[in-house]
Amino acid sequence: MIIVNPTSGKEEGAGYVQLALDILEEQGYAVTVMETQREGDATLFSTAACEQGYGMVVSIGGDGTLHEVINGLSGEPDCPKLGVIPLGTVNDFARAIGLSLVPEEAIRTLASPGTRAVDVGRLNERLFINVVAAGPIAESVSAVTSEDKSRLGSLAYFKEGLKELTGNTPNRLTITHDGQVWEGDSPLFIAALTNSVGGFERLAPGAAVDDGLIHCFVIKDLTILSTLSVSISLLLGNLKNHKDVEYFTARSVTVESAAPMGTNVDGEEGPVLPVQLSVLPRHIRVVVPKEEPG
Ligand SMILES: Nc1ncnc2c1ncn2[C@@H]1O[C@H](COP(=O)(O)OP(=O)(O)OP(=O)(O)O)[C@@H](O)[C@H]1O
Repeated sequence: MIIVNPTSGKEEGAGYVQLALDILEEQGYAVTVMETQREGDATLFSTAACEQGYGMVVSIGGDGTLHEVINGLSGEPDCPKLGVIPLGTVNDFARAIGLSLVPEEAIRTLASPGTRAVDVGRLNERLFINVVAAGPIAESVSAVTSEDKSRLGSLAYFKEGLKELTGNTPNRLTITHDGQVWEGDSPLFIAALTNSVGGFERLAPGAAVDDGLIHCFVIKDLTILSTLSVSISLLLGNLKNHKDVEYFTARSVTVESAAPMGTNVDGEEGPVLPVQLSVLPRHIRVVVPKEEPG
């Protein structure tokens, strides 16, 4: 089953369906194409693919579409494998797993016999594939309009994020990770399953897609000066060592805040705190260029 979100990224998804169809039919697949009309469709479609015994589900779209697709995959051994054609604005998951960001090349990968089993996160009752962020900046990222994303690409996120920095107020968080507690003021908490967040491929260089861990960053200060040095650490790939950053890994995390606080999940608006996070290790098999164990 090909699931395509025609509104993702630069709205080019529908134009790549035929090429994906050709490659899959060459492999002997009988293919159904499902185009999403609204939020939630991709989950309905992938749930149906799982129940009806499809061999592969292909997500054509961005991280938001992928997020919805994985929420329909059961993770059972007979669950379809997952093909990913990155056509969003940021495409963090494709970056993290090393898929080509060139759509034609990613589509050709669908013919590969190789798969890689990847971790999936659980956030309360739903699943996530890449990242959960909490705090005013995470909330403002959810406010980025689809028009801005199509027009400005990743810059759209910076535009909203910078707006938020000017009105930065302390935010008391209590984070319980594998039984330990961190408590303090933090304008931004990031829980990443992979190394790539917001297009920064070196946010968590130590995070592998199958390490069974949630990589947590608590940013303790985001005044203008520290934002600059935090940004430099981010670019250099040593964010976790920055003096204003608390870093730990965990298998289960609870995040609570004193004031009502929103989250962002895989680039889309998420639930209000408190949230509970955990990992489903190697939950889904993703089609990758080379054959790898697992
Ligand atoms: N036909 C549609 N019209 C409008 N929105 C849709 C439609 N189909 C799906 N959606 C919603 O679009 C959201 C965004 O999609 P997606 O993340 O794939 O693209 P993007 O936001 O451009 O990319 P990225 O997440 O990489 O920034 C999804 O969460 C989904 O709920």
